[in-house]
Amino acid sequence: MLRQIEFWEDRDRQMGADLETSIILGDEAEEHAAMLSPHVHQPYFGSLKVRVAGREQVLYVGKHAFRDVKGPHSVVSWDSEVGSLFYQEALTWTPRRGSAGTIRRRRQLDVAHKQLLRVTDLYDDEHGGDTGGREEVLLRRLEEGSTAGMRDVVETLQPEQNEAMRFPAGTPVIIQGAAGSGKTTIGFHRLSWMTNAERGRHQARPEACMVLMPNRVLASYAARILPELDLHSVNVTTPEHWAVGLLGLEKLEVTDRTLTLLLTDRDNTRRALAWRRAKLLGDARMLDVVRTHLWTRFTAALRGQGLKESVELRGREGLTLTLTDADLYTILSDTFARDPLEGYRAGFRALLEAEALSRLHVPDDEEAGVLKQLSAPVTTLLGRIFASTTPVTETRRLLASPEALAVSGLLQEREIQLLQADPLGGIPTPRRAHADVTELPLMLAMQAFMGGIGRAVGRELEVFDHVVLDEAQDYSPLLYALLARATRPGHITALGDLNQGMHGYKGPSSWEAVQAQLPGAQVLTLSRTYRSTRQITELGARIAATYNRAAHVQGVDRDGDPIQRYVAPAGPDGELPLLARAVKDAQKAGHSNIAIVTRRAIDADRLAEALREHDTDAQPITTQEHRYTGGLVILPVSLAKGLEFSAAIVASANAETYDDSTEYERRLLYVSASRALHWLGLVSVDELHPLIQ
Ligand SMILES: Nc1ncnc2c1ncn2[C@@H]1O[C@H](COP(=O)(O)OP(=O)(O)OP(=O)(O)O)[C@@H](O)[C@H]1O
Repeated sequence: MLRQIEFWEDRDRQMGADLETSIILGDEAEEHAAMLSPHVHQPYFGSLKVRVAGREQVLYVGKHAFRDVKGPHSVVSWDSEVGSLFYQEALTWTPRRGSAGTIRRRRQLDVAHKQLLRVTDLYDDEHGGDTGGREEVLLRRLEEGSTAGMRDVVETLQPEQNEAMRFPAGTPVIIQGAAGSGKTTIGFHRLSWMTNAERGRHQARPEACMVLMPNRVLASYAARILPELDLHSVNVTTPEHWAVGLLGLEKLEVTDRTLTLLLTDRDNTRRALAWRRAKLLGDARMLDVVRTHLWTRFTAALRGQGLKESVELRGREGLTLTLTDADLYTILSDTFARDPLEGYRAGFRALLEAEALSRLHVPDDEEAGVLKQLSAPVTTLLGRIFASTTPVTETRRLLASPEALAVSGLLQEREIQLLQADPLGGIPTPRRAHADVTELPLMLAMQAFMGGIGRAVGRELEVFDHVVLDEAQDYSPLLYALLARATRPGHITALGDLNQGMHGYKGPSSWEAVQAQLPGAQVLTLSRTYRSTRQITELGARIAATYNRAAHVQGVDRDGDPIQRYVAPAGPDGELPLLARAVKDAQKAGHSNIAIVTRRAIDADRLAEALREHDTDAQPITTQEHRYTGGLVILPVSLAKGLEFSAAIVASANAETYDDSTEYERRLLYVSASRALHWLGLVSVDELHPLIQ
């Protein structure tokens, strides 16, 4: 590898026929060298002894493919077809070309700093087949401490994860798995696999991919995995951020007033109403409700409009373009039938221009000139038909009008009434311009038809090559329909756990509802969990069993420290001394990435300040702008979801803070108690929550 890198870096040896070619060749070679360099210290992590056509050979598997043109050495990459043999259980394969092969031995090679440190056989047909080595290697890896970002699992990918990751490209997949089963991790690996040239016409370009995550703290934590997987320039963001960006309203504040109501209002009728209304707003039928509404509006605006313009063309006199409102109606119908990605306004313009050129028999070389002459009057006409409104205003207008909601015939009378209801009236709204998260998909639908939806490339819109959705149980069917529109067919990977849904009012009721929006989508299940020790996993299962019958999942049986409980009668400093002691204990146990998890952001801010008096400096992460960079932090459970730490301490782990009679609160307690890999502390004055005593 070093020899190859030296060769690439030597500009004198990258000579082309002329100076320009030489510079291009030199730059390309330098890029290859830069890609390979990080892998010199650990060129491979596994080997396969295979038998093909009576001949035995050893293949090395690494994170980056390498072929030594001058020698016998080569490394196949983990995400290639051949690389897959390392992770599977199967022992034979039949390639597309060539003869069938058999695996004789799978071997894990721990290499660091160019040194071979350990050899573990995973399978060896000369010594009885399966050795149990895969589990051994996995346990060693899981015992490592957490880091400040999500890590790749290329070396220890498990067979069922490998299968989900490599599910045939071009098929949408929904990966269902319990907390800690590696869904998010596998989603990123699938994205990386998708960018491999072996995927052929399904290959994805990283810069044309997007990952949506529930909040920005988690997005930046997860994005740290990108360079490890050679995924540069993938856009990792949140659905809200993506949506307001598309609407062109970056300053718009996104609220979730349904959640506030569900948590604070004791009136069950109102709660049920808010829930049902939110569900209906995210119903996939709303896509056609919006579409027919716009059809009605545009056709009404078009009545009586027309275009009459004289046009100058070389060698032709007195030319006039005349389009009546009947012509415009036909063009609008064609636009709706074509349903263009860039939206109806741009689509209408394109069809109108094509019609004008064809009616006037404009020669190719004069097309640009004619379109320029027509540009201003066409823009004025478009303004009259389309521009009197914005997606946000138009959405609110639609929701406020029973007549408009009835036009499509898709909604029943009681559903139209439900949309007119205002169960959230009592929940305060911010002073700034705002939109509720439950209305956002509808606004996006309006945007999709009016101005288009997709990936902005300069002033054009393109579809995404591939989109990954984390916490996919929190996306409404309508949002799925819109994402499918914005992405190449078959190129959505959704990762979620219906049992972990915190926001059922905005999510799908079942994966079937999602499959209905993603034609051909397959649901794959990850059955094992990897994150935590047996002690922590068992505690989590006890909480989850109170709201979820499927809570019993199979964890990797990894023994760890007993759970630490810190309880004392209320003193003048409340739980502060207990928290400080828990932090010291976690540090004494050898952990440095430690989180104190609170119920609310305001508790985290208050405790961070007060803990300084107790010689404990925990960095607060209380807004989406904060970033986790390792060390001791204090954060609310809403921002802790998806993150993990070597040690975690649950503050105020009692029934006063996490109301035992509310399922949502028990779900939050579960999230708090399941953030630690190795060490968990539970803190409360007086008494711990009954579920974790
Ligand atoms: N094959 C594996 N080898 C080593 N570690 C793994 C493997 N699979 C998952 N893990 C580890 O398990 C932990 C959980 O993974 P991840 O966060 O992707 O799970 P998840 O299913 O998305 O969890 P959640 O639903 O809680 O967000 C991570 O620390 C990850 O590195």
